[in-house]
Amino acid sequence: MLVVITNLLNSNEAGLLCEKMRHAGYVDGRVTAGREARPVKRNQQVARTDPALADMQKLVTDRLMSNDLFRMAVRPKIILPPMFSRYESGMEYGNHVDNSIMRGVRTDVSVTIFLSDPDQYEGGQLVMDSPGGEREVKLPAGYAVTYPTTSLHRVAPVVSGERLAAVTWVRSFVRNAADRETLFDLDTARHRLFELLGKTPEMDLLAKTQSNLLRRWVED
Ligand SMILES: O=C(O)CCC(=O)C(=O)O
Ligand SMILES: [Fe+2]
Repeated sequence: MLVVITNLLNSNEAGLLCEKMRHAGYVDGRVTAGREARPVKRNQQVARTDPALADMQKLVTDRLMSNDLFRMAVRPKIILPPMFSRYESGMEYGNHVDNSIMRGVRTDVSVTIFLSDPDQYEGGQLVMDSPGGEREVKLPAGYAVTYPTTSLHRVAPVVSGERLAAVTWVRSFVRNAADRETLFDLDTARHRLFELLGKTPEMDLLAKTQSNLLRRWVED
């Protein structure tokens, strides 16, 4: 399941992060890539030593943690410190899977937060591999997309302009993507039904079922 979160950051916040990235120091993205991803990774990342990095990471993590849709879709237990990446013209990140363990944390869900406006660059789509074919994602500044870390994906070459994005990984309370999707669907249906019907005995049964499924699948 791929979930788009509209306006995770407002335009001021996305603009502020872009501004900070314009003045940041960078390292070659290959330093954080796994062995097989390294040869296909051609981007740059804000250096860990950059004095602005901690505040940038905090803003993104705070907005994720307080976003209801993100919490419902991802069930986050740990959000890893976001990385801020820059793709200039000609840069790309070929097909890869993200590392399954990062900093000792199992990664269940990957997140891209788009920081540049789409009209600032050509190309640079996030392309997800799926049995039904490829799916391209390119979103307005401040929007995010979440997808299972189990999937193959790539960033298409940037043809012109500059693509700025934040990326991070999440350890979820629910390891299995299909189980997360079931809980998300139930949650969504319950919220809509509650608006229509209010609290009824049937709604109570649905709430009980959801809560017990979560208890069955959760890893705390
Ligand atoms: O920038 C993106 O949209 C995703 C980048 C990516 O796949 C990664 O950093 O592992
Ligand atoms: Fe990736």
